[in-house]
Amino acid sequence: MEVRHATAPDQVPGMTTDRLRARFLAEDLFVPGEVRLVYSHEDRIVIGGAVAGERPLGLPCPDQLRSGHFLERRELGVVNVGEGPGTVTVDGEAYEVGARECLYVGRGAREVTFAGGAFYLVSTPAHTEHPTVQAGLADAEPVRLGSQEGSNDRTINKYIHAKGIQSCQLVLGVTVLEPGSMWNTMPCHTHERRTEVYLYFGLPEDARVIHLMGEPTETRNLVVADRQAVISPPWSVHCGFGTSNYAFVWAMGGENQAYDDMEQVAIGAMR
Ligand SMILES: O=C[C@H](O)[C@@H](O)CC(=O)C(=O)O
Ligand SMILES: [Zn+2]
Repeated sequence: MEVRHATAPDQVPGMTTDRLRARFLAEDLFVPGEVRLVYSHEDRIVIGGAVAGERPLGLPCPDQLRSGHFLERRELGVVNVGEGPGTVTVDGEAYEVGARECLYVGRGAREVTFAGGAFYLVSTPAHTEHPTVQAGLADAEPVRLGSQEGSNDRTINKYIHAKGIQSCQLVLGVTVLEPGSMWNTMPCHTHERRTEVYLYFGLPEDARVIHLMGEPTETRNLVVADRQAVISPPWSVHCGFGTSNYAFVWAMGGENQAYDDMEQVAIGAMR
């Protein structure tokens, strides 16, 4: 498991593109036959990818966690970012998870395995157990936002949140942009209380998302390909525009689960 330290905003000016990418972008989470994990000290979020080959893959317990099994003190959100269904087995119980669908795995589960699909993983520390719950797009209270004229006609599907699947701190959903819509999260925002990670998927191979990050008056961009993730510390904006439409998994961990308490940033206030 790769470990990344937290970043203070005053470190960003002066960073080269390579350093920015090494800190904030996870480029290679999805490698067939492997479970890849990145541990971020930003709210101790672990992100990962699991793409099984012929044989199922087990969720490992990396040494850095110093625990008996991965979910001993953690909870886990799983989203299938592949095109076909896959199976997640939790302590012997098999869940068939379709494309863009979600599985929440509560603290305490001992054995988690992945077969088929392309599973994106997000885990946060957890103080208690919540039941393992599966959800499809129909369960996700879709919120349609934006407009075609604004090139940001999109649907926000909330899976794990205060009024949805219960968790200790994890909040997670999938936003899907309509064809011809390229902008996510505009106007953008920060939320000082939570770290957020975006995993872009469903982007054609020759397309990219130009992701904006940084303090609102000191923005930088990352050029992001399909199935790459961007870690946004609490002080950073997180928004982007694609050269094609796409979908993304957004996931947060931190102080609270109040989805709507973000600080909106007007575009005129950004630099
Ligand atoms: O804090 C909330 C997150 O940034 C996302 O839910 C925003 C998003 O999906 C969008 O506007 O397209
Ligand atoms: Zn956000």
